[in-house]
Amino acid sequence: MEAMASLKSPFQSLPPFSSTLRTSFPPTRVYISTRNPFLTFSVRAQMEPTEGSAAIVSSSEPVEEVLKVKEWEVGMFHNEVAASQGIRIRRRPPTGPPLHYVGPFEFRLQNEGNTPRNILEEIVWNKDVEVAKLKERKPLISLKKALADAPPARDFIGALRAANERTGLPGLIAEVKKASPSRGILREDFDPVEIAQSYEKGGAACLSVLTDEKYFKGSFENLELIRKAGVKCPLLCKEFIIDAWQLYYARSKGADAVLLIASVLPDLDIKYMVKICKLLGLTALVEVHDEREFDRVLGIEGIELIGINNRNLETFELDISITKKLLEGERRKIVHEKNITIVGESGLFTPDDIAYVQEAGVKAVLVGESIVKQSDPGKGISNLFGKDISHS
Ligand SMILES: O=C(O)c1ccccc1NCC(=O)[C@H](O)[C@H](O)COP(=O)(O)O
Repeated sequence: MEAMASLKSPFQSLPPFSSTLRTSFPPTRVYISTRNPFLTFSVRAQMEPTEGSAAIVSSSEPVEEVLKVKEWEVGMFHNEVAASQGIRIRRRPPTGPPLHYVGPFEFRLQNEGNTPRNILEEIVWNKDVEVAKLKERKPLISLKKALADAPPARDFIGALRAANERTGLPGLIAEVKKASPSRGILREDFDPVEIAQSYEKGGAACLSVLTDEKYFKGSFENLELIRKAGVKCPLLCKEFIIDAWQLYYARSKGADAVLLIASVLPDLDIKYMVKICKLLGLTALVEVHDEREFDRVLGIEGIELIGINNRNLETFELDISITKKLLEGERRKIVHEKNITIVGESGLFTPDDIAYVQEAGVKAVLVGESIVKQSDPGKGISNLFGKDISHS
């Protein structure tokens, strides 16, 4: 408890457990979200009041905010909250399919409730297990030193804007990706540092490094290796973030930005994760795929970078007109007024594709397959943009 309290600064500005909540609900009725460390922390504070916790619970959050937290904690479970926001991706049930025995045979009865419905849900359910194990090995407090030792975070959005101004083209986030569920292995001779250096030489503004091992054959080691090799481009940790602990972990490994996927995370999670990102110096790239997700995200304060993914992560369907459709009318106006940088993501292969999404209003693009597959990924960038965008 005291150890956690010493990590106070990231938590202190987060909404507290109100004193009403503390007195009116016995701990047993509180929904403890292990994905939200501040909630877990608040609950612990309620059970073991100490000086540290007292510092955290005093706050002047508006009543609506406190009520939202209350609703979140006591009224609805994650999947219900998510479904009410149009989120189809469910969180993993605590137990897998139940075991049944018939004579010497053992089998599991699978049904809709205990089996992932699509690849994104499967990835998220696996991530849940993976993160729970990692958190046990490296609790938040043990990341404190690594966080202090991490190289300073670099300005991700600044790098994209500077590239856009320098070239007149969308700033490029070039993806270091060995494989993906939709495309299988993209590159057999995969050397992450060589690819990253080639991208940087070819004019990439930032890099996106896949860290998921099971589905993308990536790793946090790749992220660290690239950073330690002296690559200057800011790095996006391309992960499936479902737990705020992952933000601390990503930063401790040298990430400058992280991905938050709106089809996976309810509004309140996005809101608090964005706050934690700011405290850690991380840029949050919040990804959307349809109008509803876009509207939800546009309504959350403090978001500066939004990615429009042309790929439906549940079906793998690709359609670059999604970017155009989402940036029409009122939404484009809001984006402009709020000075949000939009990133066009996925399925971009040619200079015409780049011109199409630029015309739609993006100031940056995130590209993987079309450049990572080239024998010289840096040259792949020139082919993608139809011209040399390197600094030389
Ligand atoms: O690409 C997949 O198969 C995939 C499956 C499930 C979740 C995410 C997935 N991809 C992430 C991405 O959207 C891309 O890596 C990224 O936008 C680059 O796309 P591309 O240029 O088409 O490689």
